[in-house]
Amino acid sequence: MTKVTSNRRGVQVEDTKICVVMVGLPARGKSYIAQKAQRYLQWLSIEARTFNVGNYRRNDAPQPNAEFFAANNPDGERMRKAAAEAAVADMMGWFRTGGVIGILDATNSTKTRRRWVEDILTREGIETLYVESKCDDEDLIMANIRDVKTTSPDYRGQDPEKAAQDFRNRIRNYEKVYQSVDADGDEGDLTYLKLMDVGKQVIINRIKDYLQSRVVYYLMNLHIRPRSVWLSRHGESTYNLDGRIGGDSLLSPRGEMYAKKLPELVAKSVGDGRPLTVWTSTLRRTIATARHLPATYNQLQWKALDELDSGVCDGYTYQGIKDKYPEDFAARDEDKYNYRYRGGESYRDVVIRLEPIIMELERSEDILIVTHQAVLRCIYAYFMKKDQAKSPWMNVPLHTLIKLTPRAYGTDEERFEANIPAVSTWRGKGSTAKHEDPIPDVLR
Ligand SMILES: Nc1ncnc2c1ncn2[C@@H]1O[C@H](COP(=O)(O)OP(=O)(O)OP(=O)(O)O)[C@@H](O)[C@H]1O
Repeated sequence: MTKVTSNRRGVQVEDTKICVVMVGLPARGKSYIAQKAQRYLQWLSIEARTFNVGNYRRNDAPQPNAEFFAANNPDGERMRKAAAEAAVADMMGWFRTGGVIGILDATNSTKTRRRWVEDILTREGIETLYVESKCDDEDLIMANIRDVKTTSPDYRGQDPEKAAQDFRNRIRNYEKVYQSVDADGDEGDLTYLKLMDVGKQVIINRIKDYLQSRVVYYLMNLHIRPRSVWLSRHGESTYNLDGRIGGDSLLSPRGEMYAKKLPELVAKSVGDGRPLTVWTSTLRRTIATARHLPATYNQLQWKALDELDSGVCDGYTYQGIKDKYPEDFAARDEDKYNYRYRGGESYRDVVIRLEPIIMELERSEDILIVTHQAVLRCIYAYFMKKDQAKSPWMNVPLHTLIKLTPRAYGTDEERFEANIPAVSTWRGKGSTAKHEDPIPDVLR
């Protein structure tokens, strides 16, 4: 049974520790899945870390050719086993220091290897969740190889076509010994998720608890079709002009100009005229900002996209908050991510309520989100891997469209400025300025 305890921030956490053991032939997206899961969990403040056996193997064999991976190559076999042992030893050490979800990123392609890992984990009371990625689409595999493998450190400085061919041969060597998780045979007792053809078909077996089911649900929603996510704050509002936070104000005249210009800015950024789905919050300033977008764009309002609730401080300026609630003002500057406004929310709270938004974003294709400063910071932090100490201080200028394009191991960013002046709503630590400027270069 899972025990529920409180961590040092008073947040209720399960006492469960899980090792996600990746399974699959090379170029099946294991590292992609591992780094997505790690980011998602870290964003939710769950201690998660990936241990990539290939990185350990590179210490002894930095640029091996396909022969190194042949089953009948004893030197290769010995070095690969040593790399797996070193990765597992480091992971166990990390679990002992408070790690919650460790991800073992390796092929783990035989039953013997999986039982070896399982025995070590079971001895230390750590649950095992196998995640197998199966895919026989030769075109997709070759695309994956060209996308990420030819630029891997294994092939640094080598001809990309030769590298691709060698990697294909490496896969052939693994294919000779590869055993898929044996659902109907002697692996039927394992806890696993099998993702077939990038989630077209999914098999789930013996999921035990809430944390496992969250990881499984997240992984089931991933896809790799090309797409982008556009983020924009609402146009400048009358509250922005006054330097007041919260509220449900309408747009200033310059905010209205931004709303009118947004369709052109979006069209320029999207390029090929494909339709987007637009998500706004339920507050008037985001709905007004999105109202001139083409009628062919589906629009949806999400309560979860409403601005961080500033509780008793709603409608105040920063100077007003400092005058009335000086201790709160100082406490927020001290730890902006965790500080919760009296009767309101913290950034941490906002992240929790944004989880369904992230889940839906992962399932979706092209989406434009028109939302608020704090909410945008949280969504941006998820895609761009920004840490919690920094993301609440990030500068997100008004009247700017941000385009994020997820790639295999990261996210590309482009910014499109409307060139319509607006006040700055960015505030530095300790400041009560109504409109602070200049903003430090690092935040621009
Ligand atoms: N479920 C999936 N099935 C097939 N390909 C996927 C899947 N998920 C992601 N990909 C694609 O896989 C590529 C990344 O491959 P990745 O490096 O993750 O493979 P790997 O299985 O970790 O290989 P290796 O065993 O060599 O480390 C990306 O191009 C990504 O789009």
